[in-house]
Amino acid sequence: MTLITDIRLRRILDSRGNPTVEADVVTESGGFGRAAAPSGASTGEYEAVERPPSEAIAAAREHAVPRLVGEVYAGNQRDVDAALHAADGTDDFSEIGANSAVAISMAAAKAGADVLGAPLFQHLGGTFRGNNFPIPLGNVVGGGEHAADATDIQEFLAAPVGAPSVEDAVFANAAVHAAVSDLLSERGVPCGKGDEGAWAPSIDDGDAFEIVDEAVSMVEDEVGFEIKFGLDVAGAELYDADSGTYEYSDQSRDTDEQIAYIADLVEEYDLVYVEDPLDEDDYDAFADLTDEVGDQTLICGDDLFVTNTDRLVEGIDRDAANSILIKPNQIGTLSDAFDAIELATENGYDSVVSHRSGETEDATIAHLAVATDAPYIKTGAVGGERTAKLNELIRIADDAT
Ligand SMILES: C=C(OP(=O)(O)O)C(=O)O
Ligand SMILES: [Mg+2]
Repeated sequence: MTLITDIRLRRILDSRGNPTVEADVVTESGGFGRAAAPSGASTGEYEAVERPPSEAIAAAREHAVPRLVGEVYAGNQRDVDAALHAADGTDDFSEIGANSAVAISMAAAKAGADVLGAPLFQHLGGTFRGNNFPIPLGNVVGGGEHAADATDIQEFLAAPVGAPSVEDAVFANAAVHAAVSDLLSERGVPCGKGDEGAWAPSIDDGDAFEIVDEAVSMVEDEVGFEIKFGLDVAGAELYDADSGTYEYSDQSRDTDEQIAYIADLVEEYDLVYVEDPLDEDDYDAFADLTDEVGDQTLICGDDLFVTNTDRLVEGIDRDAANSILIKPNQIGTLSDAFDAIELATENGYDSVVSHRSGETEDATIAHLAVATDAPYIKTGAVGGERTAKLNELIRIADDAT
């Protein structure tokens, strides 16, 4: 019944106005799934390869579609994803493109769920998944590769850790985003938004810490539950391999200074989450920082792990972190993303399911986070391509998908 009978691929727009790949998967009994690939700007060096969409589509039509249509059942996600790997034939999806692969993988999952008449999270997670919902990490101030002339640290993320429900958490993050805007206006700082909808003011990181800290406290008082905040430092983007230093607008820090700086920030602002505080090749420095503050906060590997189990195994062996960012397009299929989450969970690592800076209305990651009982999801605070996921989380919690 879930035999795949048709796959259509097309170029659509992403949130940056760039083309990306959308896939439709149709099954024998009329099941239908549609999904689109997101796209990063501060991409990790070891991510699966995103090809220009026209090339990725042509290659997938030639190599992947014939191996799937009439051959594979959409309900058998492992078979779908194995066929994508076989069609590609490389280690990094450089033949059909991770963008084609992930769009087809996610669309097939949706078609499989459609045939069953089940919501996607239930198809992926099964009926015996836990009852938890992920806490959304909401990007409220940002810079780095996501906005010109803004903060050095890429993302300041509100974390409503005490929210009694997904809905309360989502609205709290939007309220922090609004409070940041008020505080910036009070200071006479004009500003637009970065790629993920976070405010992108031309202020230094010290001012951003003050403003986010105050905004979080204001909203905490209003809503009556605990809200903390965290960071995506995107350390690899700051790191200069030639000099071995992290280059901030106002100063350079060597690796030991960077570790001390981040550890101080964790203390001073009681940060609950720190993503990519160090360069993507520096497992040792990650391990030193995790040793220092890993009992107080999540040290999360994004560019470090790129959702790749080989890199995660190395991180686990070296105690490099205590959590992993999960971006399905970094690795190319849902099965690979599931493997990374499973390995993380087995080893006491938390998984944080994440959007990309270039996004579409696709809400698959909301279902993935719920299906796998991920404790956190990072998917922005405002903006249509971000609220697509946040609102889907609210619907999932309301049993309305
Ligand atoms: C979401 C992120 O940005 P991008 O998609 O640009 O890698 C990130 O670095 O976590
Ligand atoms: Mg990141």
